[in-house]
Amino acid sequence: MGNVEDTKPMEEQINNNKTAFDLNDYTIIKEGEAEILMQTKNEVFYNKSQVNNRDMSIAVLRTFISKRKEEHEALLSKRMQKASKVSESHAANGSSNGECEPSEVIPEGEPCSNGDEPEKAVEGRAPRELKPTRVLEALSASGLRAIRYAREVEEIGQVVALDNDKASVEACRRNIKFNGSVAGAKVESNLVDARVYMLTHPKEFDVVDLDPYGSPSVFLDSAVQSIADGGLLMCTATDMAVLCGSNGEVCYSKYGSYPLRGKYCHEMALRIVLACIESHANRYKRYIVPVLSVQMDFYVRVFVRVFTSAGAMKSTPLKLSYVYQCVGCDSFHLQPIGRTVSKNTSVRYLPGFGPVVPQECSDCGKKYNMGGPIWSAPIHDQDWVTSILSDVKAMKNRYPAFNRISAVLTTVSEELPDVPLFLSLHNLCGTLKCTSPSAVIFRSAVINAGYRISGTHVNPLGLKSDAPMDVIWDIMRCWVKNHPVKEQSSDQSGSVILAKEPILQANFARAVASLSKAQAKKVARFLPNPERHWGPKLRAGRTITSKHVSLLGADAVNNLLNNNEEQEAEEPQAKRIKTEEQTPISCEKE
Ligand SMILES: C[S@@+](CC[C@H](N)C(=O)[O-])C[C@H]1O[C@@H](n2cnc3c(N)ncnc32)[C@H](O)[C@@H]1O
Ligand SMILES: [Zn+2]
Repeated sequence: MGNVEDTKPMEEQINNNKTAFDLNDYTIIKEGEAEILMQTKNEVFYNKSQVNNRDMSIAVLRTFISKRKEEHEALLSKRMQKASKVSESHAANGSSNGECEPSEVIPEGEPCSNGDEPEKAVEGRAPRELKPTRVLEALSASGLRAIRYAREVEEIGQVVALDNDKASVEACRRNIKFNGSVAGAKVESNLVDARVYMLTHPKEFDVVDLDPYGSPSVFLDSAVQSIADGGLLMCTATDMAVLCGSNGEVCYSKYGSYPLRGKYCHEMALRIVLACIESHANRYKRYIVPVLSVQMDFYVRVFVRVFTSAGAMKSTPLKLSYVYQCVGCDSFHLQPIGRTVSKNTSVRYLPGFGPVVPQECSDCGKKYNMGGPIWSAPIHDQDWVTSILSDVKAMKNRYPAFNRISAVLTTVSEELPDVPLFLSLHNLCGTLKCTSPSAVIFRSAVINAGYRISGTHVNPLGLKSDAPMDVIWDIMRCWVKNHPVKEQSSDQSGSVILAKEPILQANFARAVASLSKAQAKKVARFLPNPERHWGPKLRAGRTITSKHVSLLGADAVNNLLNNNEEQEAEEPQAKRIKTEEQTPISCEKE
């Protein structure tokens, strides 16, 4: 934290700007290149631990800007080539059929922007210059994030910061002035309901950032309409207890999906948010392409591009699935919502075949819970992840949270892209009541059986694999043969599983690929929290009551209530919540 004494030039600047406020009433908080004034009364929301979120967003923004440029150049050169071919063949009337490639970014006003009735492209039309990126920070509070974007991401044109809270907008305007000429020229702050603003500014922003208290659900419908074609939606959800199944029905009412309380619940949370954004986008003939989806600290943050195409939208049911999870052994199976049948050049879109599971679990005989629908297509674009990670490494000093975000990106870069959710070795062993093989031994057995396996950024103990559940249980049966367990009652899921003979004979010999590249090179993949009370905060000015359980989760609230006195002594207005590393909300089975 800065202090008033060492900011003389800034003080002068404020005086020059004739801004009437007394610096003694404020603490100066520095993050990245932004400095914000926090009133000692702390009426405006600020959470230090969201530095990871802001750093990650800056990294993605930088990559978005460079990819947007590349795509625009590629589009121009494609058009030039087409135009020169046309002139070469003297085919003056050989105009384009106006079809858009799904991955093409169509600059504002270009053909196909509505995706419904592609306009005819006009050959030889002067290419439009790519306008500087415009960002909407829809829920800006102090303006810290908006100011960081403007000051740190060189090629940003404008950042519009919104808030419906007067004190926040006043703070934001004060902070814009306090941050000098670049912030002053680029950041604009408005007192408005973000939903109204986004609805009245359709397809105007290249980037829309949603960073709400708790759930983003009420902002999604307007946000997907405010994004330009090919633009980026960056969206946080901190209501992890809801998304992870503490109140499944609340999750359903907010997001339209049922969560399951498995070890993979944090990844499921990401996939529920993605499915929800896709559903809002579809209402406007739009669809999403996720570029990065992370669960960090106490929230999820997704980065998705939004495109318009009525045709591409037909594929949405192929990207969504229900999840069946056994109540006894935690085996899980995905039920895709849709499928396609191709005949010659035509493709038919049909409902998925189901059910993919019998009434009783084929491993242990218990019933299934059904959750979802979730986004079951890839949640990251690995090409983007590689670019983001290498940009971050190249600008290490410009990211206060470098260690954390590079660790997360490294782990993300090694995830199997096409395997939704993950297994927990601890859970498997818990079901069988056996000792656990090391992750290397287990991974080796899966690889030796001919399947792929990787870690997940969501949980240091999680394992993603394309091996079917019966193969996984066969591997565990073979393990138990060499590491016997005590006899258990015959109706236990573990006993039922172990009563069957394995079909596959597992080979536990160490496989070369049993360690990921980062593991082999001892590159950090998971880091502990940097300090105590690294967690979510409530709405500015609120005190904590048991009503917040649904927002923060029972554990987090209990922790907070237990630590309240101690915290009050340390920081009178700070309402931070202690969380466990990587597993802030308990997602144990009922
Ligand atoms: C979690 S804070 C944002 C934090 C900020 N993005 C940051 O990085 O520090 C959420 C903000 O959204 C504002 N807000 C809530 N509902 C809103 C609405 N409908 N329109 C505009 N702002 C809203 C709140 O006043 C609050 O300042
Ligand atoms: Zn089962």
